[in-house]
Amino acid sequence: MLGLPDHVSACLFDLDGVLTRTAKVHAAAWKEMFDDYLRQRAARDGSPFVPFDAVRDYDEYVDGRPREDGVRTFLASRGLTLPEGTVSDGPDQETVHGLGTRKNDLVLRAIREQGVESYEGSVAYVRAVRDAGLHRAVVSSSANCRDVLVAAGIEDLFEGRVDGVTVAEQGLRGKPAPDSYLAGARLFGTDPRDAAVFEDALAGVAAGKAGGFGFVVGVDRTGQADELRAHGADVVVTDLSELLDRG
Ligand SMILES: O=P(O)(O)OC[C@H]1O[C@@H](O)[C@H](O)[C@@H](O)[C@@H]1O
Repeated sequence: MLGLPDHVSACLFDLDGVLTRTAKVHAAAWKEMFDDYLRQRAARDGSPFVPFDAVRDYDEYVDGRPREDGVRTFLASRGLTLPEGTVSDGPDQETVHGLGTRKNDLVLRAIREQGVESYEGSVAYVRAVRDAGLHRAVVSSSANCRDVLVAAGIEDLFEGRVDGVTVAEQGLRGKPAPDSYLAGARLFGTDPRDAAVFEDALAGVAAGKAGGFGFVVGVDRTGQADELRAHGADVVVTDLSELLDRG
């Protein structure tokens, strides 16, 4: 009835793009921030401006990773490095944290202005998981995870949360490393082999695979089913409600 192997007793859900319609908000904010920065840098260096690709660059270097990892990984793909700076860096600092702050300001503004919507199919699925007596946690790289869950009105559906704040506080490696999902399984004392991971990001699916999780569900919102499979998804759906239909 949940479309999962019978031995699965805990479900670990990514947030942005799986539970809430916020992956697009993040992708747009990354594009605006990186394009501003790359344009400025190109003008300064006299080099051509090559914009951030909101599909390819986002999926490959940014999606699913903690904020500062996204900054570093994308810049590295262009052969660029910046000083780390510190968490308190403002948006004008030319540092990894400063660029992260610029992007986060854009995300917070968009969330404030547009609100947050959940995916109906995901909410129905999480309710079915709850009714079947399985554990449920959110495992997200986002430091805004709690606020987004509250804004979407779905915080109460989950028994636990591992998010960008947890990752920073506990010094966990971000997705695609499996650390945050393993921490999610530990919340319930569940062996990863008995837990399922639900992910839309290539880095997140790779984290589920690397952690030896019993079942990895790839959620394809953007037409990247083949890449999700290649990164380790056991099954790919376009909406979690499809799993309910599978019985
Ligand atoms: O900047 P935040 O809210 O801490 O989020 C970090 C990352 O969280 C992930 O969930 C998103 O897929 C990324 O796009 C985002 O950059």
